[in-house]
Amino acid sequence: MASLTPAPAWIELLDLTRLEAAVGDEDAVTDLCRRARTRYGNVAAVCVYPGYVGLARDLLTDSGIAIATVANFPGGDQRLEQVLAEVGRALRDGATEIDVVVPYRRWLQGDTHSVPALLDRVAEICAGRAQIKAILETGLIPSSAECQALAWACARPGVAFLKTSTGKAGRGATPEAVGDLVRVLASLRDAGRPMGLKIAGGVRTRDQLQCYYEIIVQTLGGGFFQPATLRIGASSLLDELLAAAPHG
Ligand SMILES: O=C[C@H](O)COP(=O)(O)O
Repeated sequence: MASLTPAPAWIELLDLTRLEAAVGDEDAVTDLCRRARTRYGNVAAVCVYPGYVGLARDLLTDSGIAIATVANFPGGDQRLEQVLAEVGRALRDGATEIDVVVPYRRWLQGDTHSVPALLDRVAEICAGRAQIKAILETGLIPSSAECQALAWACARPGVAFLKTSTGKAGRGATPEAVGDLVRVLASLRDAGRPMGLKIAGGVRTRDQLQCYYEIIVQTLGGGFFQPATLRIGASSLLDELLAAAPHG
């Protein structure tokens, strides 16, 4: 069995997340940004609601920590123009990563056009400015076949990561969903179209990380464990990682 990479190695893959209140949460976001710089190095990104992007940008200037925000969140059913306006504002405020929920409900109803249409328009305005993570909300996708088909639909030019979940749907990331996305990512890599993976939603323990580690390393190899290709989105994992890290 492959062994878990040390806790500090996970910290650099972490999208440290605070998605509780869309307004009035400045103190908590300030605290999040403080915690983003740890004694073992910085997390990969903080992930906050659009209204806090400017605050996070100011607090993390020159840190190398990416500023991620969410769009079409969490339901994935906003009008396209509304999503584009929201993304445009976030970019102007300093977002460097956009986690956008794809219209998975419409897709499940047979509308295969909306997912690529949204991602292509978001990619247009993010080009050269921000990375895109496409959120599939895998916990609400009924079958493995549909999960993989949706992942293929999300594999658009300009989309850097497939992301499992919003963390708001009751069911977040699962080993089954991660396995589905990893299979698609392996096929994409073999076709010369490499993309990254973000596992998010309910990731709270090192046991979960161990499980995901084994799924990923078998298919995508150890080289996948770097912030350019793998992120863990979590609001309640950093303390466990810090507690498990060697002191000194
Ligand atoms: O994007 C990340 C998720 O919203 C985090 O979910 P969580 O609060 O269950 O860790």
